[in-house]
Amino acid sequence: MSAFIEETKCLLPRIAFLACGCFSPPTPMHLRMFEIARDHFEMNEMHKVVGGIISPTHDSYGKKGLAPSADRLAMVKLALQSSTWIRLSDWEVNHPQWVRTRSVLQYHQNYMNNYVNSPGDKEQSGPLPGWLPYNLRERKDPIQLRLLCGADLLESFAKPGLWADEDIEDIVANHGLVVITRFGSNPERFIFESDILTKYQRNITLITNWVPNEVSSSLVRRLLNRGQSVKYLLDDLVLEYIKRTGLYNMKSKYITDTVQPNRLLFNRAYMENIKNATSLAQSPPTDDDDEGDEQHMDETDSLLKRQAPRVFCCGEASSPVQARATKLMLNRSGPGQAVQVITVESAMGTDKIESQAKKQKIAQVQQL
Ligand SMILES: Nc1ncnc2c1ncn2[C@@H]1O[C@H](COP(=O)(O)OP(=O)(O)OP(=O)(O)O)[C@@H](O)[C@H]1O
Ligand SMILES: NC(=O)c1ccc[n+]([C@@H]2O[C@H](COP(=O)(O)O)[C@@H](O)[C@H]2O)c1
Repeated sequence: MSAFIEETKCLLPRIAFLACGCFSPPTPMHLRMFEIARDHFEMNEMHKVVGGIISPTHDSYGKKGLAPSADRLAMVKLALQSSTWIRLSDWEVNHPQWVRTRSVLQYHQNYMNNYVNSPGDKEQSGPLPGWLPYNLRERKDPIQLRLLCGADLLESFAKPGLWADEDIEDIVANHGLVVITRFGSNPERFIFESDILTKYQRNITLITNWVPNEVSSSLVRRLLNRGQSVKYLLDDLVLEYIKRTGLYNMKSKYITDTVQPNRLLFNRAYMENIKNATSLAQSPPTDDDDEGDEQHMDETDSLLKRQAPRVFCCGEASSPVQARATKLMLNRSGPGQAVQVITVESAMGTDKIESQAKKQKIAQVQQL
């Protein structure tokens, strides 16, 4: 019986999903969309899902909050480390300019068609792209590439001047749409109100997300920018990447404007110094303090683990001017008696750090 089910599955038409978007940064919901869609098609035994592709948009799309594509690619790669079937395509970002979604779908569809129909590896020139799903050649039937999106993207079809009607028609007629519900959207009504979408309704699959999560990239950016925690809203690796690079103007109680995160060595001795400086300004601890400390420890601990040889070493000067301005301070802080280098800029900035810490403290208290 199970052999029969397996055989039937093998006969189901094959589909793959492509999600376009900014992914600035990628959130767990971007990846959940793929899982929800795959379950829908496979559990209803309608299709065999062969792969998922994430295609971040080009830098020149220019949307507010769009991090450089190199960072977005790196973050998506990190987020995808736990997935066995969703892959990243860098074709769109490496294009000379912004590409319309219709062309993105066409490119990936054509590539898969040619690949499946070519007789063997020798026909392929150069290495295969990383986004190409595995084992496509085990069958010869075509793969339908569908656009996977949240209901808000579907509703953006109505924004004047954003999508050309012929593009929308091409996408729904020749590829098909898989739409995941999202709070605040009414995709059924939206389809009803659009003649094109109603015409091709059979090519649109609406899937209710029964476990909605309204996390979005813009929300995450806002929290980061305010110095608030986004832990558990992002993959830990993605969060660590953002902390290291200082993307999205990330603020932290312990990382001030005078010392940019990407210039820091995450050195325990350094952190101790900053902590001492801020503790000068501290009033009796509040619950909020605990949260701040936890955040701080997350950051240093994980980085310290991964940068073990750097734990008890000196800080680095990022420019000759800074090098001249460095001041050595001996700081006994455990095994190896770390030598902490503090730039004059940051040493002189202690008052500033103190007053910033005070201001933050006041702001926190006012928020209570
Ligand atoms: N929470 C969510 N639920 C359902 N779909 C989502 C969710 N978050 C993002 N998506 C979908 O993921 C795709 C890529 O989204 P994109 O990165 O452009 O949007 P976003 O996370 O909503 O970002 P922003 O907040 O910057 O607009 C889109 O199809 C979007 O609808
Ligand atoms: N005409 C088009 O093909 C068109 C228009 C707007 C957005 N998009 C794409 O939709 C995705 C999501 O964009 P937003 O985050 O602006 O909703 C991006 O990948 C973008 O390139 C395509």
